[in-house]
Amino acid sequence: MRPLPWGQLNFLQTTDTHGWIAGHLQEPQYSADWGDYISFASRMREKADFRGVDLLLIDTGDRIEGNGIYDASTPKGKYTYDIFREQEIDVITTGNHELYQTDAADREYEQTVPNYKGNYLASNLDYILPKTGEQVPMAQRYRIFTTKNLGIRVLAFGFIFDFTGNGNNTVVQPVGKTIKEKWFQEAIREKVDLFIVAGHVTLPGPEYKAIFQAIRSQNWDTPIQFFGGHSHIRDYHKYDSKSYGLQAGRYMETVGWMSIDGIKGKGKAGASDLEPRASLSFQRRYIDNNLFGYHYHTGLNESTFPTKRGINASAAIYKARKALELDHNFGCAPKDLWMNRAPYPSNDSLYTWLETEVIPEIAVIPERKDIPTLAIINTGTIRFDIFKGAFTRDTTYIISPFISKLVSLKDVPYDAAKRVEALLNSAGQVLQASGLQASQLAPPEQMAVRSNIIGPHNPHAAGGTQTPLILHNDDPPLIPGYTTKDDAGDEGDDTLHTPITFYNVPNVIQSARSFPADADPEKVDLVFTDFIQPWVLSAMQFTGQNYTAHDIAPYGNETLTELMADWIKRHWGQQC
Ligand SMILES: Nc1ccn([C@@H]2O[C@H](COP(=O)(O)O)[C@@H](O)[C@H]2O)c(=O)n1
Repeated sequence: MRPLPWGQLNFLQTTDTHGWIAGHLQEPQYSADWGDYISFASRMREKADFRGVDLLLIDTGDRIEGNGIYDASTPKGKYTYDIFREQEIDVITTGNHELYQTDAADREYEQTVPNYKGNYLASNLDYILPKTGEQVPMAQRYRIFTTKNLGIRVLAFGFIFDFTGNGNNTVVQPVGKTIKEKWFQEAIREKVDLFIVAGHVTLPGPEYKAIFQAIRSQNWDTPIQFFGGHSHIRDYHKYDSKSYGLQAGRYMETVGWMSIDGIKGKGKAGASDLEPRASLSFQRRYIDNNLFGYHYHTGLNESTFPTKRGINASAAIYKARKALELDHNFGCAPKDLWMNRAPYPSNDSLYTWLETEVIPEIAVIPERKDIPTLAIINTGTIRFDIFKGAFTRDTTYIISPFISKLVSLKDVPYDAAKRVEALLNSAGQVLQASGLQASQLAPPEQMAVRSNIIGPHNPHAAGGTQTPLILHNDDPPLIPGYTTKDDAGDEGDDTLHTPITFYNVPNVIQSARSFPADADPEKVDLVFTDFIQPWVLSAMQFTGQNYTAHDIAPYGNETLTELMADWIKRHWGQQC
């Protein structure tokens, strides 16, 4: 373990938690739950007070979709909003997942925004009031506040990236337009000690570059602390010597830690001015979300660590999981199936399993069962690995929380249909001409990781015999986990791990079914998930086939997630 470096102003960040408030039940290294995180934050606040420094909490969105405790209830999130709000968060923003479905955006506006009144920021996001149709800010555009112990004057913004897939009750204004608005131009002229830009935005992306330049154009040396999200990775980015960004991974695996020293604050009310330190310095850590680490970082133990509020939240999580029967076993996975830890195609690839075993059986409707069919799904529709053992109700939402259904273009020329998979996988520029990013079809982790990373102990790696990072012979062996390299080097993880292999996967995979044995068919049904409809139409157009949304017909009534769960019930026994 590596200790956390403290500064004058310190932060804990969560992002892309996607409903994993119960922690990871199958992975001990990420097994702390939201209640434990509440206790951790509270104990760290006590430590900050004792040291006379400040601690702020940040969350940058995508709190929902991706775990049974949110997705399995009706309405979705029946239990999660009340549990989540038990954590005090100083700056909180919206992710794209809060906006895909209109009911989720309604709940965000009606529950999360008031739960975090004053702290919920929406610099470039509006909501359409359902009764009047009036377009109003989702929450306040920014906030100015002074920190409790050192009196540091902070101005915080809350952004979302230039997202276009939102439902029709929200409006995401492009960042480039927002930063020209009067209120933003006035805000960046405020005299503050620090700007915080929190958002569901990747750190090196064009949105944060534009915001950085806008703030710098008015404040040549005020420190700026960015907090990012969306790409599901641990990341730290340098904008200039006084501006850095932190991103705390995904799925409650990581809690981000940031500390800044050398800020020219005013000091506590009544106290003399804060002595500016010699120079400004920024430090970051990525905390593995488990109790062992929480005890280590707080210097407490099993009996002294938990707070009443944390214990109550953990109890509420347990009760909600019971009420939703999330441990109900649908079948036993015979082995681990990996999204990115095994190459595609291979026997251990989750995508190979889907392509060869599952999709040919589930992408069928009785009235078209004998028609030659090409079925395409995007790899991003799968969100997590499947571990050997019980595949529960919870797991169904963990691997794919979306409510996407299958749709089809019927009787399309095979010569055109057979080109779609390759176009979606490799013709990014062709699709970009229609304003579509092919990379959005793949898992978000792949946004940042552009080539395979081969770790040690990997049966698929050439040689497969690299030595793990053992420091001394008598040290316990390290376990596989994050080995982050970022703009500050490779010292960021609070826990040392051996690296995990990451293989890139294609944007889409395809299964063929009911093809004649002797010759190519003349026509086929092209079946795909409704989410990828714009990409498929655009690829078809490129082949010279001008289909439109009117030509698309539903292909069955169940969601892809339900179809996969049915397959598992039929094929995997109950003997784990
Ligand atoms: N109905 C949907 C919605 C999204 N996806 C995939 O998820 C990606 C976005 O994930 P984040 O957690 O980073 O927001 C998106 O790019 C798609 O790949 C999907 O498959 N179906």
